[in-house]
Parts: sequence; structure tokens; C-alpha cells
Amino acid sequence: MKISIGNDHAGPEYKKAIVEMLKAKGHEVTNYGTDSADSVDYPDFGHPVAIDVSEGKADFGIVICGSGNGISMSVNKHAKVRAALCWIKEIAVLARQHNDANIISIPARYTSIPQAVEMVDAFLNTEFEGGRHQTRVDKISC
Ligand SMILES: O=C(CO)[C@H](O)[C@H](O)COP(=O)(O)O
Repeated sequence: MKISIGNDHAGPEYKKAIVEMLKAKGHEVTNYGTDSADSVDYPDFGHPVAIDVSEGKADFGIVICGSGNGISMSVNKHAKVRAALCWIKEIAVLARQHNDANIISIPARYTSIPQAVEMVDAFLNTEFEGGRHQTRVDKISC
């Protein structure tokens, strides 16, 4: 699959581990940075990911900041984006099964790297269940 990823200064080490896992599994990854710990503004690194997902240039997106909230708020402003803030594997699975989320947002300062990698793997390998959930997802946009 095509996956776009972006993060602020809280996330480079998390991203590195996630990208290694994704490439090992044969995914095509577009990295929008940042790749350093120098302070940056999370919207600058979230919006390019959201544009890729919104325009169908990426199948899924991954965004990372300290709490996961600011970058998730940023990407959720884009049409067709449904970003889910996830902190445990079970929430990542539900974000796909029930919410058809297409971007996972990771709180780097409140989860471990192995847990983040596990969440991304679960997210990408879980199908949307449709049915009653499709009806609800259709009502999200206003
Ligand atoms: O979590 C975040 C946004 O939701 C940011 O990573 C966080 O606000 C950055 O804080 P600081 O500039 O103090 O490193």
C-alpha cells in the first residue's frame, strides 16, 4: 500500500521504527518529516499527509506529535479524512472496524515505540465492517 507519514519534533524516533516496519512489509512510504528533534509546528507536517489521503495519492496516513491531538485536529480539517487518535492496539483496530479511519494519529509522548509500531500494523491490517457503521460514518461530514 501507499502510506504517507508526517510528525513534529516529538516523533522522529517513532517514525523511524514505523517506517522500518512498513518497508519490511513492502509498503511504499512517503515521509514528509520532520526528521530532527528541532522544534517545529505540527500542522506543517500533518497537512501534506492529509492532502495525499484526501486526494487518493495515499491509501492511509500516519501522523505523530506529542499528544497526537494537534496533528490529528489539523488533518481532520481535510475533506475525506477521518483521523483517529490511538493509544492502544484495541483502539486502532476499532478505528478501522467502526470508523473507517484513514489516518492514525499517535501520541509519541504517551506511548512506547513498540506499542506505536504494533498499533500501525493492526490499523493497516484491519478492515472496515460497514453495515451500521457505514450509516454512521456517512453522517460525520457536515
Ligand atoms: O502534542 C503536540 C500537539 O498536540 C506537540 O507535539 C506539542 O504541543 C509540542 O510541545 P513542545 O513545543 O513543548 O515540544
